Amino acid sequence: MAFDAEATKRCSLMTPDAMAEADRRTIAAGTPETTLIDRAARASLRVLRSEFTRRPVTILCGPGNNGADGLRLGEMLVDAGWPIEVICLGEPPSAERHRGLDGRLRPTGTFAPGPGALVVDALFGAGLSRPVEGEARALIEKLEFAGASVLSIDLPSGIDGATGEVLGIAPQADVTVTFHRLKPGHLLGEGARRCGKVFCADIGLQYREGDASALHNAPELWRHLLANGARETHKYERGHTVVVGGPGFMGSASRLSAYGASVSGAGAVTYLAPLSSAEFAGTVFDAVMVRPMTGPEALEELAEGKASSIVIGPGMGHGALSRDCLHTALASGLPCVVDADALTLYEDEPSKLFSALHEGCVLTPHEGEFARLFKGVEGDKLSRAKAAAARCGATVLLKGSTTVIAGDGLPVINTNGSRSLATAGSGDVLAGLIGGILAQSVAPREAAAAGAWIHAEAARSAGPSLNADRLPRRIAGVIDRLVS
Ligand SMILES: NC(=O)C1=CN([C@@H]2O[C@H](COP(=O)(O)OP(=O)(O)OC[C@H]3O[C@@H](n4cnc5c(N)ncnc54)[C@H](OP(=O)(O)O)[C@@H]3O)[C@@H](O)[C@H]2O)[C@@H](O)CC1
Ligand SMILES: Nc1ncnc2c1ncn2[C@@H]1O[C@H](COP(=O)(O)OP(=O)(O)O)[C@@H](O)[C@H]1O
Ligand SMILES: [K+]
Repeated sequence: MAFDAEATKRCSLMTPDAMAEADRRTIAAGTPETTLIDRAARASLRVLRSEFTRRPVTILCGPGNNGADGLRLGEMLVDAGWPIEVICLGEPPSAERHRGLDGRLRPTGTFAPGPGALVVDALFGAGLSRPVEGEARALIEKLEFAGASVLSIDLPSGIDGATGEVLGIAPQADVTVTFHRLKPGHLLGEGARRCGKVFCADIGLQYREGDASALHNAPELWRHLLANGARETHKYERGHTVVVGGPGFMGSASRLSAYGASVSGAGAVTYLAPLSSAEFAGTVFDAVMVRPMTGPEALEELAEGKASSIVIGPGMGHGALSRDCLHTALASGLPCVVDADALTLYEDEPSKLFSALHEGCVLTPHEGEFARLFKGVEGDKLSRAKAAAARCGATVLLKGSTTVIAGDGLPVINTNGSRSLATAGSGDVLAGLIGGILAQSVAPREAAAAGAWIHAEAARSAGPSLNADRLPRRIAGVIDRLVS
């Protein structure tokens, strides 16, 4: 079961190159470039007026169409009676590009933004092709301590729209106005931090299949996949997740996973408890079934019977039983969430793990686990997640303040996380939640996307006191609201 097709178009993220191509297509189909610039400037004006009160505005314009947007916006602000000045990089723009700006052009050396001023950053956007240096760099440096507000057109100049990385330098914007679709760089790394509040305006470009390079995660993509069974189904038909428990005191992480699975909408959760923790597990769980486990046969029996997904790794430890269980879980062919200790068991020989994985598996590493398992995979977060998924042949969910999911189909970027999620055990809950969604016959990338968003949403309204114990109850609330 896949993402909603119409939502996929709306949630598409486009690289600067794909954007330039869409631009060319639209122009070739009869819309003049000046019309696109006019629409981009008008959209920027709308946002500027909604976000800022009237004040002195300095517009920094680069040599390309990002600068052209800035010049056109300047003309519109003059018409609206705003006090503005315009500073252009390099050669002065041709007269036709700044007809309405007579007497407003200033040399770069005069740029001295004061607190309370608004600076429009129209130096570089999608056409950024190398690190920002020289005069452009000096302008952006002046912004750093000026205390002025910054509105960036398309991207904060210096942010790579494909990756979110800073090429040389980039300003901290308060507001960014972009066009048609967001770019990955608006959501990743420094890009996510530097854009401020992001607005995306329709300027009449056409969307075409194949334009997208990634998706921005949102419930409209996967909401229809949740609680998809008929009302009168049997509990096991709603999905049955098996959580492989951990021994002794370490078992708490796996119990959090079981709680995560138990609020996922799956019909049943079984917790397989090693003997050292079975009695205790039996006393803490009510809705989760507990089965003692002496060896991997217990997992094998469930996998061949009623189980429809497995969660393995949290609190499991690195002993012989863990290895046997991991082998059994992966060999079963059932959808599997592979987390925590299951990711690090084979960190010295990852190929052994990779060769046992299959396309129904979801790996959920944080950055530390990722670095140990996918040695040599470097670059921006989107590229790393994609490379890792290709290397291991499964879906990879790379955690963090922004979470990236790569697997079959377009990768997905999840951005609704908040710092309150950075609490011990929250990742264990996530693993269980995804396992529970997988158990309901949702495909791995889709289940991971749904799990990441729901998990983050559950924490969003919580304060710093949120702990992993209280997360499942909040997750239940989010899911119930989504499917009601
Ligand atoms: N596509 C759309 O949907 C629409 C796009 N629109 C707008 O157009 C923008 C894209 O315009 P664009 O392609 O002209 O690129 P832009 O960002 O102005 O930069 C290119 C110029 O900068 C230069 N340059 C680059 N890096 C540099 C550096 N580090 N240091 C110094 N110079 C550097 C580069 O020089 P070159 O690499 O050629 O030597 C070239 O001259 C887009 O962001 C949006 O605002 C809307 O108007 C309409 C619809
Ligand atoms: N700064 C942050 N902002 C948003 N989400 C975060 C942040 N830091 C961590 N998270 C999320 O919190 C969870 C932590 O998982 P993990 O690192 O596995 O912790 P644990 O092992 O303690 O459960 C992940 O879902 C991750 O995406
Ligand atoms: K810009």
